[in-house]
Amino acid sequence: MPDPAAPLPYLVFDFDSTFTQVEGLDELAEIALHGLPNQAEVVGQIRALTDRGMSGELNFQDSLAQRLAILGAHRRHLEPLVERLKGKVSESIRRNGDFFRQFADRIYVVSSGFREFIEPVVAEFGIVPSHVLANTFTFDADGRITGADQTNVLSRNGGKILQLKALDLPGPVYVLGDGYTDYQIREAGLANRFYAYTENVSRPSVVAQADEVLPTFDEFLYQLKLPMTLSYPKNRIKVLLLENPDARAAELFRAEGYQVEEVRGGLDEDELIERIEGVSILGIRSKTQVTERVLAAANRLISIGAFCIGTNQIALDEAMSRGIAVFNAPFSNTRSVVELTLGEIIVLARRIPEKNPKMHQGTWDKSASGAFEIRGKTLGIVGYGNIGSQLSVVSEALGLKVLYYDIAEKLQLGNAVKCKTLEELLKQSDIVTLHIDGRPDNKNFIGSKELAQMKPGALLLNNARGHVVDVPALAAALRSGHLGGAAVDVFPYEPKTNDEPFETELRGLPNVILTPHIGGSTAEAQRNIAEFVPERIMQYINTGNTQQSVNFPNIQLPLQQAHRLIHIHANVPGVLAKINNVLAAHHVNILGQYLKTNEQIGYVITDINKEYDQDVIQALREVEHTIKFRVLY
Ligand SMILES: NC(=O)c1ccc[n+]([C@@H]2O[C@H](COP(=O)([O-])OP(=O)(O)OC[C@H]3O[C@@H](n4cnc5c(N)ncnc54)[C@H](O)[C@@H]3O)[C@@H](O)[C@H]2O)c1
Ligand SMILES: O=C(O)[C@H](O)COP(=O)(O)O
Repeated sequence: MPDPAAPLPYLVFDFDSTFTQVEGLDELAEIALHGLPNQAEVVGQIRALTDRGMSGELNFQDSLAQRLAILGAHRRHLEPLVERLKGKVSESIRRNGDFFRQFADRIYVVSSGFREFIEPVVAEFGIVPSHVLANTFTFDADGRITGADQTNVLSRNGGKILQLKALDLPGPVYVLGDGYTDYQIREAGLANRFYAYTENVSRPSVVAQADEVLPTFDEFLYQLKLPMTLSYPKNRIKVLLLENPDARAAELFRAEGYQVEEVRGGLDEDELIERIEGVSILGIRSKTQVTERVLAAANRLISIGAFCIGTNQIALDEAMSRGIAVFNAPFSNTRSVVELTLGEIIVLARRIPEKNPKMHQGTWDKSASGAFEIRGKTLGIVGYGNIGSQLSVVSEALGLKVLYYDIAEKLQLGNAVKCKTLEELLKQSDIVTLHIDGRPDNKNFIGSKELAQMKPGALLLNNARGHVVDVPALAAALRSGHLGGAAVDVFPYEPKTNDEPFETELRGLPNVILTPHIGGSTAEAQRNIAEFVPERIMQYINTGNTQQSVNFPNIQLPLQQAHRLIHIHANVPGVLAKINNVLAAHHVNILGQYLKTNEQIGYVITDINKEYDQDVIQALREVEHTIKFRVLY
């Protein structure tokens, strides 16, 4: 990284809740009152007084005096306080410790907190005592803290203003802090800019006055093009989560420092086009259609997370050619679908869908007519992928004979018997269950011809995708009595939210189970998915790892002490050579490189030495056929 061309403005940092995540006096009270019955009460009072002082609600001098009066602390509590505060330096400040050490002569800590605990904490960041301007405690003869030295300007109202006047810095001054007193420095004309620092606390009255809001210190460095530890501030990454994935997903993205917006239901194409601008990560489930139009409007999209198995709702090729990596959760809800399917098979075999509502209406209809055991019956599984094959194993344990049909060659599990054609399977099975994927070719995969090939009285289950069954044809087969029953979880059109009514020709038919696409809707599955998908996406963003992406060449390169170039390009001959020519022309040393292509794109990860001329980055962006390029460190 080059040094900034112009000298850095003087940076005036607040300490409590800015440099550190916490307020020093709150922590001191916790330590001093440890084990005493009134600890929680007094700490609570101190916190409330701090907050009122910081937001400008109570004047500073009163807030400080009232806090010190109830503090009950002693000199011996200061050492453990310092140790505690060293562990609570704001994450992004700790991360950019090198910046502080490099520019320590331009940095001042001006705080209404106390020198006794500030000095040793900031010393680790190269900030010398003369650049720490803070209050000092007064003690009695036994070492008890009695108050603040009243001769120090910082103990008074407007203390920071007086202090800045006295400092009389010979150049532009930028103030970074979370409190109203920090803003007042700029209000008094003693600073050129005020940055509200919200990494630890965000006070609306302070944010409202700010020239800029800093969710992290990375953002400040990024805006000023200063050397930073991360290649891009994480707070700039916007996540849009639709269709209510488990709360853990938002929690993980927020913990990473991303901005997360959530919409409970799905959005239609036009609504999504309106919301997608500026979004870096889009999270959806099975309903949201991510079409070519949506992708064309997605100006910052890096990755899409399907918080489910199916990805047929996403224009995968278009996403790929725009350099957008798609991830899903290929087996997080597999078991849930298997369990639902098994339950439905037994329930249909006993004609429970007819008997249950009758009982609720007060009708006792005890009969064995049309009810059968599933033991010894033949189950035909169509689609022997993750769900189909797991269902095969569990079904055999219940005594079912299993046939399966798949267009791909699949490992035959247990005693399952492979059918060469769908017709072969349909003709022999007492129960047919569909577990094929939702590719467009599978539209109306089961229509009147296939239904007619099924045994009279057989059962059909569709827990795969709505469009794979011709629903009017299924309704006709049930009405005519040719089929003995059906269970359907997925529909060609599904309501966008729980408030929208649901329509299907299957409503009201005998021995039919209708469920609102809940095959994967279990607590376990949703939690698994909400951990799996964010993990994949964050790995991709942080390291370029595309393992398990459904539309990108899969690459994983071990991390090393290097800067990492991530280059996505159209798969035409010669792009790798051009990239390497640029690197050679700029004398950049390559530490590792891996390229993988598919029919449309090439994905190359190159690790290079950390020292290089910035022009090389622009030159790489300009390599012909580049789709997306980013640098990671
Ligand atoms: N109801 C739900 O809530 C729910 C939950 C999870 C998954 N699903 C759906 O279940 C289906 C299966 O999921 P999976 O994880 O087992 O997928 P998978 O990709 O592991 O398996 C699908 C299998 O179907 C086969 N296949 C595709 N088209 C075929 C065809 N025309 N004829 C024969 N075989 C064909 C594939 O070769 C593959 O082996 C998917 O459609 C998925 O979207 C639904
Ligand atoms: O593809 C899937 O995993 C299922 O269809 C479940 O989808 P959902 O998350 O929208 O319920």
